[in-house]
Amino acid sequence: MAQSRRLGKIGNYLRPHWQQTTLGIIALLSVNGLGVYIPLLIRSGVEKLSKNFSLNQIINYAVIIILLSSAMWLLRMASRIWIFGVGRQVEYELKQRIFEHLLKLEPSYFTKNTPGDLISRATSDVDNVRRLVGFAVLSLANTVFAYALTLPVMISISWELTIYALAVYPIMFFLVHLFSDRLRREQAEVQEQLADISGLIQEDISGIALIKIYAQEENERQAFNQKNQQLLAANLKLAQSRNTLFPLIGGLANLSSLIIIWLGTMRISANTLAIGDFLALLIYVERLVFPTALLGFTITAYQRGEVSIDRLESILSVTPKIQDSPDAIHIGEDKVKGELTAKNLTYTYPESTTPALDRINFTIAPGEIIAIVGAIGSGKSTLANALPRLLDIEPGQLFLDGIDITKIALSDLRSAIAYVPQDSFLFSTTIQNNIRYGDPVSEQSLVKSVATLAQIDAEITNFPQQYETLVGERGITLSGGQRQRTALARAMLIDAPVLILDDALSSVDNQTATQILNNLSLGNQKKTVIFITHQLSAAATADRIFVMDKGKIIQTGKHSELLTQPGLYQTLWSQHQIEELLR
Ligand SMILES: Nc1ncnc2c1ncn2[C@@H]1O[C@H](COP(=O)(O)OP(=O)(O)OP(=O)(O)O)[C@@H](O)[C@H]1O
Repeated sequence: MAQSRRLGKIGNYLRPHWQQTTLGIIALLSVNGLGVYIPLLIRSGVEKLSKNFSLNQIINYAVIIILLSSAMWLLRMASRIWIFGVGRQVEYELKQRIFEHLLKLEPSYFTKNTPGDLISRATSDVDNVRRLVGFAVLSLANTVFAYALTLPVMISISWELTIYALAVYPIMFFLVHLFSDRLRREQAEVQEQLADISGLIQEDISGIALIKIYAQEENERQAFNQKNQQLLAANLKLAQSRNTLFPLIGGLANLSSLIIIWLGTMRISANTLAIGDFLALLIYVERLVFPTALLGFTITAYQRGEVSIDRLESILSVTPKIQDSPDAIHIGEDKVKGELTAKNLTYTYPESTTPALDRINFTIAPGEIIAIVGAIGSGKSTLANALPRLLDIEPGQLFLDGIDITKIALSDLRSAIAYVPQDSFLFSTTIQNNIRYGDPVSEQSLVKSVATLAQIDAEITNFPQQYETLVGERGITLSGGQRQRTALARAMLIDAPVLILDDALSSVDNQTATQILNNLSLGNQKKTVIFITHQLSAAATADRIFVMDKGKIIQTGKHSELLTQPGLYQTLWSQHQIEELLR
C-alpha cells in the first residue's frame, strides 16, 4: 500500500514533465535498440568476411558501425540531458513548494520542528528525490530495455547458452530482494541521524555565547561526538550492506560472461557454434553486465529517494492550522478604527493542561493606549500573539471593530495590526531595508521619519553609512536597544491602526520608552496601542493598565486609580519604587 502510494507520488513529480521524460525514454529505447543491432551487424560481418575476405567490406562495416555507435552515443547523451534535466526541475519545484508551504505554517510548528531538521529535509532529502526521478528512473528504464531487447535476440542465437549465462541471475534478484528492506531501513536511519546532527549544529551556533558563558564547550563537544558517532555507526552499517550486495551483483554478472566464454569456445571447437554467433552473444552478455551491476546503485538511489519522499511529504501534508476561512471578510486597512474586544477569550497551548488565557474580557477603544503588566508567565505574550492570529484561537472570542478576527482575511488582519515581538529580529541587510520590510518601496523620507519617532534616527545618522549600514551576518552588530528601536520603526512604517509592543522596549531606558509612547499618539490617526511591559514608569503613562495574573486580567484602570486599590498592581509598583531607589 505504502509502496503504491510512493509510486503514485513519483508519478506526480514526473507528470508535469511527461514530454521531456518521454523523449528521454524514447532516446534510451533507441540506444538499446542500436545496442542490440550493432552486435548483429558484427556477426554478419564476421560470417561474410570469414567466407570471403575483402578490405572494402571491412571498411564498409567499420564505417557503418562507427556511425551507428556515434548515433548511440548522441542518443545516450540526449537521454541523460532530458531525464537528469527532469530531476533538476523536480528539485527546483520541490524546494519552492516546501518553502512556500513553510511560510503558510503557524509559528508553533517551528517550535516543534527544529531549523536543522527542516533545512536537512529541504536540501539533502530534496537532493535524494532528484536522484530518484533523474538517475534511478534513467537507470531502471535502461535496465528494463537492455533486458527486454537483448534477451529475445540472445535466445534466438542460442537458447541453451542464454539459459546457462543467465542461470546466475535469479540468485542476483533474490539477493536484491533480500537486501532491499534492510537497505531502506538503514537509509532512513542515516537520514534521521543527519537531520539530528544538523539540528545540534544549528542550535549550538545560535547559542554560542551561552555555551561560552557557562563554559559548556566540553559538554557540547561530547554531545556532538555522541551524535556524530551515531551517524558514523548508521553510515557504516549502510555501507556494509551496500558493500556486500553490490560486489556480489557485479561478480555474478561477470560470471555469466565467463560461462559464455567457457561454453562458447567449447562449442566453436566442436563446430556447433559459429564465431559470429559467439561474438554477438559475448557482446550481449557484456551489455547486460553494466545495467545489472548498476542495479545496486539504482536500488540505493530509489530507496533513498523513497525515504526522502516520505520525509518531505510529512512536511507538505501538514495543513496550516491558521488560514483564511472560506468566507473570509476583507477589511480596508485605512477604514479600520482599531477597536479591540475580547469575549471570554480562552487559550490553552496544545502541550499544556492549564489555560494560558483564561476567560478574558475587555473592550479597547480606538486610539487608546493600553499597558499590560503582570508577573512572568501570566499570559501577556499569549494575548499579544492571539490578536494577529499567530495562535490558533477559537472563533467568537476576539473582535476587531466588532468583526470576529477569525473571519477576517489573514493578510488584512495582519496589515491592520502591527506587532513588535520580544525578540527584535533583524534581517542581514541594510537598516533602511529592515525598516521598510513591510513596504519595500517606501520613500527614504518616510523611513527617516519613523526612525525619528522610534528615537533611533540620531544613532543611525552617526553610522558612517547611515541608513545603508548593513546589519547581521555581513554587517555591524546593533545593541539590544538599537535593535528594538529599529524593529519598532519597522512596525511604525506600515502605519497600522493597531500596534502591539510585546516587551519591545525592555532594552530602552524608561525616559526614552515614555518619549516613544508619546510619539505614538502623534499623527493624524491615533493608534490603538497594546504596550506589554515590565517597565512600570512607562506603563504609568498609558490611558489604561491591564494587570494580568495566571491567564486572567485581574485589575484594570488608570495608574492613579490602580494605586488606590489594594492588589497586585500596588505590590508591583512598590517593588518598582524600591528598584528605582536602589539604582
Ligand atoms: N508554546 C508554548 N507551549 C506551551 N506553553 C506555553 C507556550 N508558550 C507559553 N506557554 C505558557 O503559557 C503561559 C503564559 O506564557 P506567556 O509567554 O504568555 O507569559 P508572559 O506573561 O508573556 O511572560 P513574560 O513576562 O515572561 O514574557 C506560561 O505558563 C508559559 O509557560
